[in-house]
Amino acid sequence: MIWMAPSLLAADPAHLGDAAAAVPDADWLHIDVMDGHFVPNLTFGPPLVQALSRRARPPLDLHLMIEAPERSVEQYVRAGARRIAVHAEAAGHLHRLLQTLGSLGVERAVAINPATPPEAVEWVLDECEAILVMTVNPGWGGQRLIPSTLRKVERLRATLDSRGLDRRIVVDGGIDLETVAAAVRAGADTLVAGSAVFGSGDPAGALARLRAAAEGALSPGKSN
Ligand SMILES: O=C(CO)[C@H](O)[C@H](O)COP(=O)(O)O
Repeated sequence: MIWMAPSLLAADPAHLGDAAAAVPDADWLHIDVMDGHFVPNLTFGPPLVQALSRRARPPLDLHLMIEAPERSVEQYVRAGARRIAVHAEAAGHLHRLLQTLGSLGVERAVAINPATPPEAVEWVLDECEAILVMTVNPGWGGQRLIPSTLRKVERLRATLDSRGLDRRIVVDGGIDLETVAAAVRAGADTLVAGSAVFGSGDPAGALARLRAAAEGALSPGKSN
Protein backbone atom coordinates (compact mmCIF):
# COMPACT_ATOMS: atom_id res chain seq x y z
CA MET A 1 0.00 0.00 0.00
CA ILE A 2 1.25 3.45 -0.92
CA TRP A 3 1.48 6.14 1.75
CA MET A 4 1.69 9.81 0.81
CA ALA A 5 3.45 12.38 2.98
CA PRO A 6 3.19 15.97 1.71
CA SER A 7 6.07 18.12 2.97
CA LEU A 8 5.21 21.48 4.53
CA LEU A 9 8.63 22.81 3.56
CA ALA A 10 7.13 23.88 0.23
CA ALA A 11 4.14 25.66 1.77
CA ASP A 12 3.89 29.43 2.17
CA PRO A 13 5.58 30.06 5.56
CA ALA A 14 3.06 32.81 6.28
CA HIS A 15 0.18 30.30 6.05
CA LEU A 16 1.51 27.06 7.50
CA GLY A 17 -1.60 26.27 9.54
CA ASP A 18 -3.83 26.55 6.48
CA ALA A 19 -1.42 24.36 4.51
CA ALA A 20 -1.44 21.72 7.26
CA ALA A 21 -5.23 21.68 7.13
CA ALA A 22 -5.35 21.53 3.33
CA VAL A 23 -4.27 17.89 2.96
CA PRO A 24 -6.61 15.87 5.22
CA ASP A 25 -6.28 12.76 3.04
CA ALA A 26 -2.51 12.50 3.45
CA ASP A 27 -1.23 9.46 5.34
CA TRP A 28 1.39 11.58 7.11
CA LEU A 29 2.15 15.30 7.23
CA HIS A 30 5.90 15.61 6.70
CA ILE A 31 7.72 18.34 8.62
CA ASP A 32 11.38 19.07 7.85
CA VAL A 33 13.22 20.17 10.97
CA MET A 34 16.51 21.89 10.05
CA ASP A 35 18.99 23.43 12.46
CA GLY A 36 21.30 25.55 10.29
CA HIS A 37 24.19 23.15 11.11
CA PHE A 38 23.49 19.65 9.77
CA VAL A 39 21.99 21.48 6.80
CA PRO A 40 22.32 25.20 6.04
CA ASN A 41 18.61 25.95 6.29
CA LEU A 42 16.66 26.68 9.50
CA THR A 43 12.99 25.72 9.80
CA PHE A 44 10.54 24.29 12.37
CA GLY A 45 11.05 24.18 16.15
CA PRO A 46 8.92 22.37 18.78
CA PRO A 47 6.41 25.22 19.45
CA LEU A 48 5.61 25.49 15.74
CA VAL A 49 5.26 21.71 15.45
CA GLN A 50 2.88 21.73 18.41
CA ALA A 51 0.78 24.49 16.84
CA LEU A 52 0.67 22.59 13.53
CA SER A 53 -0.44 19.40 15.27
CA ARG A 54 -3.65 21.25 16.20
CA ARG A 55 -4.41 22.08 12.55
CA ALA A 56 -3.40 18.82 10.83
CA ARG A 57 -5.56 15.71 10.51
CA PRO A 58 -2.74 13.37 9.37
CA PRO A 59 -0.21 12.26 11.98
CA LEU A 60 2.97 14.32 12.05
CA ASP A 61 6.05 12.81 10.42
CA LEU A 62 9.15 14.70 11.55
CA HIS A 63 12.38 14.52 9.57
CA LEU A 64 15.14 15.74 11.86
CA MET A 65 17.96 17.25 9.80
CA ILE A 66 19.79 18.33 12.92
CA GLU A 67 23.05 17.64 14.71
CA ALA A 68 22.89 15.69 17.98
CA PRO A 69 19.25 14.62 17.48
CA GLU A 70 19.34 12.75 20.81
CA ARG A 71 19.16 16.15 22.57
CA SER A 72 15.82 17.12 21.02
CA VAL A 73 13.77 14.01 20.24
CA GLU A 74 11.77 14.11 23.48
CA GLN A 75 10.75 17.73 22.84
CA TYR A 76 9.49 16.82 19.37
CA VAL A 77 7.58 13.82 20.69
CA ARG A 78 5.92 16.08 23.29
CA ALA A 79 5.14 18.54 20.49
CA GLY A 80 3.10 15.87 18.69
CA ALA A 81 5.41 13.84 16.43
CA ARG A 82 4.08 10.37 15.62
CA ARG A 83 6.99 9.32 13.42
CA ILE A 84 10.54 10.62 13.68
CA ALA A 85 13.30 10.16 11.11
CA VAL A 86 16.85 10.62 12.36
CA HIS A 87 19.89 10.76 10.10
CA ALA A 88 22.43 7.94 10.30
CA GLU A 89 25.07 10.62 9.59
CA ALA A 90 24.01 12.77 12.57
CA ALA A 91 23.54 10.25 15.37
CA GLY A 92 26.67 9.27 17.28
CA HIS A 93 24.84 6.32 18.84
CA LEU A 94 22.18 5.50 16.28
CA HIS A 95 21.11 2.18 17.79
CA ARG A 96 20.64 3.69 21.25
CA LEU A 97 18.73 6.66 19.81
CA LEU A 98 16.35 4.31 17.97
CA GLN A 99 15.77 2.37 21.18
CA THR A 100 14.98 5.65 22.94
CA LEU A 101 12.50 6.59 20.20
CA GLY A 102 10.89 3.15 20.53
CA SER A 103 10.46 3.68 24.26
CA LEU A 104 8.87 7.08 23.53
CA GLY A 105 6.22 5.29 21.46
CA VAL A 106 6.82 6.82 18.03
CA GLU A 107 7.44 5.15 14.70
CA ARG A 108 11.11 5.30 13.79
CA ALA A 109 12.81 5.96 10.47
CA VAL A 110 16.51 6.07 9.69
CA ALA A 111 17.38 8.63 7.02
CA ILE A 112 20.39 8.47 4.72
CA ASN A 113 21.82 11.18 2.48
CA PRO A 114 22.55 10.59 -1.23
CA ALA A 115 26.26 9.85 -0.55
CA THR A 116 25.58 7.41 2.30
CA PRO A 117 25.57 3.71 1.33
CA PRO A 118 22.51 1.58 2.12
CA GLU A 119 24.70 -0.60 4.37
CA ALA A 120 24.62 2.26 6.91
CA VAL A 121 21.21 1.01 8.08
CA GLU A 122 21.95 -2.72 7.92
CA TRP A 123 22.59 -3.21 11.65
CA VAL A 124 19.64 -1.17 12.88
CA LEU A 125 16.86 -2.69 10.79
CA ASP A 126 15.48 -4.42 13.89
CA GLU A 127 15.13 -1.04 15.61
CA CYS A 128 13.17 0.92 13.00
CA GLU A 129 9.93 0.76 11.06
CA ALA A 130 11.12 2.70 8.00
CA ILE A 131 14.18 3.80 6.05
CA LEU A 132 14.12 7.27 4.51
CA VAL A 133 16.27 7.53 1.39
CA MET A 134 17.05 11.16 0.55
CA THR A 135 16.65 11.45 -3.19
CA VAL A 136 18.12 14.99 -3.13
CA ASN A 137 20.74 16.55 -0.89
CA PRO A 138 18.89 17.71 2.22
CA GLY A 139 18.31 21.36 3.01
CA TRP A 140 15.98 22.71 0.35
CA GLY A 141 12.83 21.80 -1.50
CA GLY A 142 12.36 22.08 -5.24
CA GLN A 143 15.46 20.12 -6.33
CA ARG A 144 15.65 17.43 -9.02
CA LEU A 145 15.73 13.79 -7.94
CA ILE A 146 19.23 12.24 -8.13
CA PRO A 147 18.75 9.05 -10.21
CA SER A 148 21.48 7.01 -8.44
CA THR A 149 19.50 7.22 -5.18
CA LEU A 150 16.85 4.95 -6.70
CA ARG A 151 19.49 2.22 -7.11
CA LYS A 152 19.92 2.41 -3.35
CA VAL A 153 16.17 1.99 -2.95
CA GLU A 154 16.37 -1.16 -5.12
CA ARG A 155 19.25 -2.51 -3.03
CA LEU A 156 17.44 -1.81 0.23
CA ARG A 157 14.23 -3.44 -0.97
CA ALA A 158 16.19 -6.53 -2.04
CA THR A 159 17.93 -6.68 1.35
CA LEU A 160 14.63 -6.34 3.22
CA ASP A 161 13.01 -9.04 1.05
CA SER A 162 15.94 -11.42 1.48
CA ARG A 163 15.75 -11.00 5.27
CA GLY A 164 11.96 -11.28 5.32
CA LEU A 165 11.65 -7.82 6.88
CA ASP A 166 8.56 -5.68 6.40
CA ARG A 167 9.81 -2.09 6.51
CA ARG A 168 8.63 1.06 4.78
CA ILE A 169 11.00 2.70 2.31
CA VAL A 170 10.41 6.44 2.20
CA VAL A 171 11.77 8.58 -0.63
CA ASP A 172 12.16 12.31 -0.11
CA GLY A 173 13.11 14.94 -2.65
CA GLY A 174 12.16 15.67 -6.24
CA ILE A 175 9.08 13.41 -6.17
CA ASP A 176 6.52 14.60 -8.73
CA LEU A 177 4.33 13.21 -11.51
CA GLU A 178 7.45 12.59 -13.65
CA THR A 179 9.49 10.69 -11.03
CA VAL A 180 6.96 9.00 -8.77
CA ALA A 181 6.51 5.85 -10.87
CA ALA A 182 10.26 5.16 -11.02
CA ALA A 183 10.52 5.58 -7.25
CA VAL A 184 7.69 3.11 -6.64
CA ARG A 185 9.08 0.59 -9.13
CA ALA A 186 12.46 0.81 -7.36
CA GLY A 187 10.73 -0.29 -4.15
CA ALA A 188 9.59 2.87 -2.36
CA ASP A 189 6.16 2.70 -0.71
CA THR A 190 6.06 6.03 1.11
CA LEU A 191 6.44 9.21 -0.89
CA VAL A 192 7.33 12.62 0.49
CA ALA A 193 6.46 15.44 -1.87
CA GLY A 194 6.71 19.16 -1.18
CA SER A 195 6.76 21.32 -4.29
CA ALA A 196 4.55 18.93 -6.27
CA VAL A 197 1.80 19.35 -3.63
CA PHE A 198 2.14 22.77 -1.99
CA GLY A 199 3.61 24.40 -5.09
CA SER A 200 0.26 23.83 -6.75
CA GLY A 201 -2.82 25.99 -6.23
CA ASP A 202 -4.77 22.87 -5.22
CA PRO A 203 -2.71 20.82 -2.72
CA ALA A 204 -5.44 18.21 -2.10
CA GLY A 205 -5.96 17.66 -5.84
CA ALA A 206 -2.21 17.50 -6.52
CA LEU A 207 -1.81 14.97 -3.72
CA ALA A 208 -4.61 12.81 -5.13
CA ARG A 209 -3.04 12.85 -8.62
CA LEU A 210 0.34 11.92 -7.23
CA ARG A 211 -1.17 9.08 -5.20
CA ALA A 212 -3.01 7.79 -8.28
CA ALA A 213 0.24 7.81 -10.28
CA ALA A 214 2.06 5.96 -7.49
CA GLU A 215 -0.69 3.36 -7.15
CA GLY A 216 -0.78 2.99 -10.93
CA ALA A 217 2.94 2.14 -10.87
CA LEU A 218 2.19 -0.68 -8.43
CA SER A 219 -0.55 -2.17 -10.60
CA PRO A 220 0.64 -4.30 -13.52
CA GLY A 221 -0.74 -3.27 -16.88
CA LYS A 222 -0.96 0.44 -16.09
CA SER A 223 1.47 2.87 -17.64
CA ASN A 224 2.75 5.81 -15.57
O1 LIG B 1 13.74 16.90 3.06
C1 LIG B 1 13.54 17.77 2.26
C2 LIG B 1 14.60 18.72 1.91
O2 LIG B 1 15.71 18.49 2.70
C3 LIG B 1 12.16 17.92 1.63
O3 LIG B 1 11.21 17.12 2.31
C4 LIG B 1 12.19 17.53 0.19
O4 LIG B 1 13.14 18.25 -0.50
C5 LIG B 1 10.80 17.63 -0.43
O5 LIG B 1 10.68 18.74 -1.20
P1 LIG B 1 10.44 18.65 -2.78
O6 LIG B 1 9.35 17.66 -2.99
O7 LIG B 1 10.09 20.05 -3.12
O8 LIG B 1 11.75 18.16 -3.37
